[in-house]
Amino acid sequence: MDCARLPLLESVFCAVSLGAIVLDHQRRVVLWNSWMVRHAGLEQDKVIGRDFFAVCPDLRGGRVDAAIQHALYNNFPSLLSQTLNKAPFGLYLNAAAAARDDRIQQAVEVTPIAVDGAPRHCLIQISDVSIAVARERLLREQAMVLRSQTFADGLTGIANRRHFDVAMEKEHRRAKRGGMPLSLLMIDIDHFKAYNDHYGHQKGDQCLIQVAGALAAMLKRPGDLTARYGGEEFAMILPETDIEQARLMAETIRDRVQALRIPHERTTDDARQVTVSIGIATQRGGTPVDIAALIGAADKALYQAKRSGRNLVAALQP
Ligand SMILES: Nc1nc2c(ncn2[C@@H]2O[C@H](COP(=O)(O)OP(=O)(O)OP(=O)(O)O)[C@@H](O)[C@H]2O)c(=O)[nH]1
Repeated sequence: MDCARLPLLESVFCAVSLGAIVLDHQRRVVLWNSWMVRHAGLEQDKVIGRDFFAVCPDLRGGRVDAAIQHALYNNFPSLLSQTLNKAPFGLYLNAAAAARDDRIQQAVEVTPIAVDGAPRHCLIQISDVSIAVARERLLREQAMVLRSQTFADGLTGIANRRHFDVAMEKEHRRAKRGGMPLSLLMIDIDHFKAYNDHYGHQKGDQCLIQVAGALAAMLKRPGDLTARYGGEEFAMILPETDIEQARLMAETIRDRVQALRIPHERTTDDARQVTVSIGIATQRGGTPVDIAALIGAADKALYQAKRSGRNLVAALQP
C-alpha cells in the first residue's frame, strides 16, 4: 500500500455515515470511526488498543461475539438480522435519546479482513436502520387496523359475515377433530321491516346496535362468536355446546333482548317491544355434517320459530 494513501483511507473511514470498527486477531480495537465516537459517546483515545469486550461488555457471549469469532477464527462473514438483534450496541442519536436508552436501530455486518504479514482482522459495520424499522412498525400497525376493520361490521362493530365464515370453518374443523358437538344459532329481529317503516331507518340502525351489543356481551368462552350475518339477522357460533345447552343460551338471548325494552308499536308481541326469533342447529359430537347443512338447518329452525308465532326458539339436529 502506498503510504500517502493511508491518511486518505483513514479520512474516508471516518467520513462514512455508518459505524465502522476494526478489531485485530486478539479482538483489540484497531480503528473506531467518527460515527462511533458521535453515537457511542466514546472518543477514539478511550477505545483504541483496548479489548473490544472491555469497551462493549454487554456484547460478550451474544450474537455479535459469535460473529466476531466466526470472522476472526473461521474466516466467515455474518450479517446479523435486525429483527433478532434489535439494537445490540449502545448507540444513540443524541444525549436526550441516551438518557431514555432509546437506541438507534441497527443492522450489523461482521467481515473478516486479511492483513499482509499479520493474523486476520475483522471489520464491524453498523448501519442505522431506525427509519426502516419505524416504517415497518407503522405498516404492521396499519395492517392490524385494516385487518380488524375487514373483520368487523361497520354499523354494530361486532364480527361481520366474513369473520363468521372464517370462524365457522375453524370451529367446524376443530369439532370434527375432537368429536365435540357444535351449535349454531340464527337470531332474527321480529317484524323489523315494520320497525323501520314506523320509526325510520336511523332508529332501526340504533336498534341493531343495541341488540348486537346485548348478544356480544353474553359470550364468555374464547371460541364463541357472535356476528352480524346480514341485515337484521345475527349468528352465534357455540363450540362444544350440545342442543340442550344451546337451547338454554337461546332462551337467555330472548330474555336479554326483551330486557332491552326497545318499544315496537307495530309488532305482534303483547308487550309491544322488540323481540327476536332464534333457530338452533346442533351437530352431534362424532357425527359431523357439512357447514352448509348446519347453516341450512339453523335457517329452517328459525323459519319454524317465525311461523309458530315469533319471540320463540326452535331447534334442529341435522
Ligand atoms: N335500519 C336498518 N334496517 C335494515 C338493515 N339491514 C336490513 N334492514 C331491514 O330489515 C328488514 C327485514 O325485513 P324482513 O326480512 O321482511 O323481516 P321482518 O320484517 O323482520 O319480519 P320477520 O323476520 O318475519 O319477523 C328490511 O326492512 C330491511 O330493510 C340495516 O342495516 N339498518
